[in-house]
Amino acid sequence: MARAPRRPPARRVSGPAPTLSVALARCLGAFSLDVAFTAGPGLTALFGRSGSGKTSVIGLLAGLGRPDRGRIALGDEVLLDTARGIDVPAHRRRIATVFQEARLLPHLSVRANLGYGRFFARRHPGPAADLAQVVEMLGIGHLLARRPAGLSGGERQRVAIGRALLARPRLLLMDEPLAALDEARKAEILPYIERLRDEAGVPIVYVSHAVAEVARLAGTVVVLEEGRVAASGPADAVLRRADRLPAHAGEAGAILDLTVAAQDPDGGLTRLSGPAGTLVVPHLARPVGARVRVRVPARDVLVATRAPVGLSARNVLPGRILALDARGAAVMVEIACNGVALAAHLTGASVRDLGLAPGLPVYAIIKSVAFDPTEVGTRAVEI
Ligand SMILES: Nc1ncnc2c1ncn2[C@@H]1O[C@H](COP(=O)(O)OP(=O)(O)OP(=O)(O)O)[C@@H](O)[C@H]1O
Repeated sequence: MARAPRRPPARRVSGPAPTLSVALARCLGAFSLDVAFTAGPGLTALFGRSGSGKTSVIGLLAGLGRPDRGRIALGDEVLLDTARGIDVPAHRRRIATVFQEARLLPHLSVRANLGYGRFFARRHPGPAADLAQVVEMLGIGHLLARRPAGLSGGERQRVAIGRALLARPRLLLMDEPLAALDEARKAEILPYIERLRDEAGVPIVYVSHAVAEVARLAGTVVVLEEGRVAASGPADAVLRRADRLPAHAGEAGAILDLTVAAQDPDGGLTRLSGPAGTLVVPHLARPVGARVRVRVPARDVLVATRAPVGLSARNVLPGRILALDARGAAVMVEIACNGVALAAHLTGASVRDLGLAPGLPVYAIIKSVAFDPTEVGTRAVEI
């Protein structure tokens, strides 16, 4: 299993990040794209099925194509406004993109590839990006003399991210940066993307069609469906609601921000605590006090109207029904557990038998198998 990068207290490479506001419309043959969203600091996921328009949005943000109508602003600076005839060319937008494949220059060393990023930064006013800081953040110091062919896929992507950051972008676009990697390489690189999100001070728009990846990384989620925004907002609110994830409804679930409270002396279990209560999960290799983010899929939550006894599941959280959303034979039940919302996926028959209704006190029972250690992320720093 990959070692997580050492995490000193989060510190910013640059100042506060500007808000990105986007409205774009474009006809691409039979496909029509018409989207509007805003992305604040941190990582915003563009999430949706294949063909929903994610890469088209990334291309238009980068300035690699022109929409029929649209406006893109980063803070106060307007990069595109078709109504006013503004279209800042791609090379002046200071937007860097990391693609599925790292696209490094094969004949150059890692150091020279990084230097290539710095070369692009020279035309922008302000201090140069700190090479040592970027290299340390991405854990690529030991790779500097190597050529791309001698690196693993995950290492190549870390170098590509470093090169992008050294160009001092105001916005970083990442188009499915993990899609070409196997599970082990994904697990290796995710902690570095979390550090990037928390420390680089550059807003990130991150394309993915994987719920687990989005739940782990994103502060804001924009769901695309057939070229339209089906939902957008804070990740926890969007991902736990099946009605906001039409194409991924079966994968809806809550995101909980928790702290490692204790490690079982036998090494088998880890105790996590948060406002909703305490959860016991299979061992997580994180120190006591570490802040973690876990996804609790709605299909892994049961509901009881009385405190369960003689049950093998360890994780029972008291709460109150917040809302019921019937979807065919299934009902998505939202439960407020001391201010934290959980979602449970029940059958209509169970809801009727239990007499569930908004306001009713209940117990949410979370099967401990719901916690997959590879899905556990670090919590984003509050911005
Ligand atoms: N230049 C083009 N001409 C015609 N159709 C296009 C063009 N570019 C993209 N499309 C169509 O637009 C739709 C959205 O494509 P896009 O690549 O943006 O989706 P996506 O969500 O990124 O998909 P994936 O996850 O597979 O990369 C697709 O149906 C695609 O075939």
